[in-house]
Amino acid sequence: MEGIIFKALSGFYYVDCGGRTVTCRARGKFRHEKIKPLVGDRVSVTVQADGSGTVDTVLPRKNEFQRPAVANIDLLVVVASGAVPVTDPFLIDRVVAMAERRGCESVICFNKWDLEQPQGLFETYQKAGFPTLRVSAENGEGIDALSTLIAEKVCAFTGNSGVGKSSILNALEPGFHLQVGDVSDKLGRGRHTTRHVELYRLKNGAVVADTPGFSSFEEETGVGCAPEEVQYAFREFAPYLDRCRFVGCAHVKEKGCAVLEALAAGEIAQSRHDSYVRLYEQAKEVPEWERK
Ligand SMILES: Nc1nc2c(ncn2[C@@H]2O[C@H](COP(=O)(O)OP(=O)(O)OP(=O)(O)O)[C@@H](O)[C@H]2O)c(=O)[nH]1
Ligand SMILES: [Zn+2]
Repeated sequence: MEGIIFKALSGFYYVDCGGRTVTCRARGKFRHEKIKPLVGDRVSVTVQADGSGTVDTVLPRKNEFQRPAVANIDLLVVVASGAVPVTDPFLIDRVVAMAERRGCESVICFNKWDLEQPQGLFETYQKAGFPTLRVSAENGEGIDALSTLIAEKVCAFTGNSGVGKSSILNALEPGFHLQVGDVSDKLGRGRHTTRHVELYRLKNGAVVADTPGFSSFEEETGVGCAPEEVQYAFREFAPYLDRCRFVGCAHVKEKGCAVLEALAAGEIAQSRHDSYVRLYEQAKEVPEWERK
């Protein structure tokens, strides 16, 4: 049977096989081969007569995140807000860059649209080529559109604390937060103090990760790649990258740089380029052996 690991706890893997949960141990060979099955992994399992199972193989991963440890995310739902707590665009750009490097699509949701309308930033992400939504968990604006975007996908929600992630999940599926709260209470730990990740299936077929690590993404630094790779994490730079005068152009202050020309022409947003420069400088500080 094939399924997805929804939860991993104390050596047990809870595998969702089309709606039925099988509690599994992993085969010893994983330890020998230094493979650690992750939440989100697609696996094949054997079910014994007593209903317990073993994870036999981990199918190839589409992508993999470290903090939190989760695999095969189809869509990163980046929640931002123009109202308190106002989201720093750099945080959006950093987490989106991490997703881009891993082949994971991002959708940007400007929540609390009922309170503040950061129209300029909205247009920045729309123009850069991301699905971008105006959302209010309060009055329901954009919730149906988000529901359609995430249906049948494995999604992770991220955004600074208080931006409204739980509220949006609740608006998507009333009762969701209660469910999450229950689980954390059983563990005796606060929802955001634990590193454990769990997947939940919503009624529209979306599978969402309640990801404490992503919600505190301000702790992280850089995107974990070589400086010259950061440019590829900014999708709207792509048309200009081979038009710079010099090979190996850093697009920071070089003469004849096509990216800087696009910036001056308003084709690339200032805040996006600022984030690029900051991530590029950060990447230079990371020693090669620490890159992922
Ligand atoms: N007016 C308004 N308030 C909102 C909206 N979304 C969330 N809020 C309020 O913002 C506060 C924080 O919302 P949460 O859903 O707890 O935010 P969160 O991102 O899950 O926060 P953490 O759990 O700390 O990561 C709550 O008081 C919500 O009622 C919205 O669209 N409009
Ligand atoms: Zn350049």
